[in-house]
Amino acid sequence: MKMYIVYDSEAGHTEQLARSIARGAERVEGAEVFINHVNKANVKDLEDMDAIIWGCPGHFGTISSGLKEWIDKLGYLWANGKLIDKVGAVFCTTATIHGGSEATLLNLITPMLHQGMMIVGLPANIPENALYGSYYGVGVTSPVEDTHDALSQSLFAKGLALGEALGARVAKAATIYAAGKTTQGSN
Ligand SMILES: Cc1cc2nc3c(=O)[nH]c(=O)nc-3n(C[C@H](O)[C@H](O)[C@H](O)COP(=O)(O)O)c2cc1C
Repeated sequence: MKMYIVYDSEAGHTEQLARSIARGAERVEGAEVFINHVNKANVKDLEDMDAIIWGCPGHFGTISSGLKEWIDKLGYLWANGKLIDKVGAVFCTTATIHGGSEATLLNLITPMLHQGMMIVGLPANIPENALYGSYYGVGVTSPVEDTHDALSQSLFAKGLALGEALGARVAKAATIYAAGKTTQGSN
């Protein structure tokens, strides 16, 4: 099972979340995880993947321009149906708790649906998710480093735990789906 994680990040919070997703995915047997900043990620690599997870800082409730510009390069893959049935999931960070994280997650999911991808979220039986998380992916409030605010630090730590849970869940789902495709002989 091959997974590609693509992230946009200026100050490193979204990168930390992306890396937590990679850690979770790598715990699943047989998972091969590729992770890249959007400036280095090549859209041509997506065709070979079983799972694709992308994320960014929330910019006014939607996708950052850096990631959106990259997503807009997926036209050839869309036109040729190359991402149909890939397993997908999304993540983001925002500066404040009600700063538009779920709006950003939904906006990140939309282009995946247009590509024909199968979206995986996070259920409520994951302990951190029941009280803090989201069903749409992982949306995390960035910690306020300069004040060392204990609440925001602990929420960010919970967010990284959710990132690991999302990575593992997507890796398991994609592994099961890939095995089913092999058995049924479809592609
Ligand atoms: C143009 C711009 C718009 C932003 N809009 C919001 C916003 O609407 N709500 C919010 O909570 N944070 C907003 N932020 C803050 C970032 O989402 C937040 O600091 C994020 O965690 C940065 O991620 P990074 O450390 O990976 O760069 C905005 C930042 C920028 C640069």
